[in-house]
Amino acid sequence: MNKAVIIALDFKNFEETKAFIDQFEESLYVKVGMELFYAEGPQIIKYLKEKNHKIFLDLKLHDIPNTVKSAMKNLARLGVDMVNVHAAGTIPMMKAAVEGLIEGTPEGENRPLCIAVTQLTSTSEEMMQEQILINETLPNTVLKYAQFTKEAGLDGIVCSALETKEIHEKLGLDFVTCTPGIRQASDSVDDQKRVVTPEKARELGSDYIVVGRSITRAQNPVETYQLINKQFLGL
Ligand SMILES: O=C(O)c1cc(=O)[nH]c(=O)n1[C@@H]1O[C@H](COP(=O)(O)O)[C@@H](O)[C@H]1O
Repeated sequence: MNKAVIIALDFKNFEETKAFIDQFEESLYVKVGMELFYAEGPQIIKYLKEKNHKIFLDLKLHDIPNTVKSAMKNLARLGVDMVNVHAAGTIPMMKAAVEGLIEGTPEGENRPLCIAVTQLTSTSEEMMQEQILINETLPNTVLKYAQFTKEAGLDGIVCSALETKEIHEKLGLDFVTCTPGIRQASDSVDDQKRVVTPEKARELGSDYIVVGRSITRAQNPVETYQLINKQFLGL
């Protein structure tokens, strides 16, 4: 498993994204989410691929199995490295997502990794119990959703780094944990509830950390990225 820091490109449009990306000389692992993809569509993926960056296309699909399968078939043609769904869509929907990816991936290419969001890092245990009406602890809910995800044939989950250790213990080190909600101790947590530092995420065994605002809003994004990279990879 290649561990990596994934930079969330939560920008309004192509111009803002290009201005950010142009500051970096190295090849990055970046995440394109709803904001940027809905503004620019597949051309933003094409641009980032041409620049040799790896891409996590984070559209968090959650619909009936037939719709998710067809959507994934189209996303597979974009040649990204990773995509995601919501595990709450249930096992049949997650199986359909993988089927769509397999069908849509051009011959000779690897299908993108497919991971499932368990509980958003902006959700606390209290919110989950009172507003999503799940009468369980948050770690148990993440573990159960992760088991369903594995059963459906996906490659891993999105969770908080706080849950990573147990997930790897119970589901194996090959089962990918991609963990947003990353902040330096001095950063504002914003809308995130389950927050972990890059060093702690490394200790807990996250495979990927997703970092947005801590890098994109930094005075010097390149230096901040390099620092977080060192902290996470233990260099
Ligand atoms: O799937 C995701 O990437 C995701 C899942 C989750 O549970 N929490 C979460 O924050 N994210 C994404 O990770 C990024 C975190 O951004 P920052 O809070 O700015 O670091 C955002 O682009 C979110 O959409």
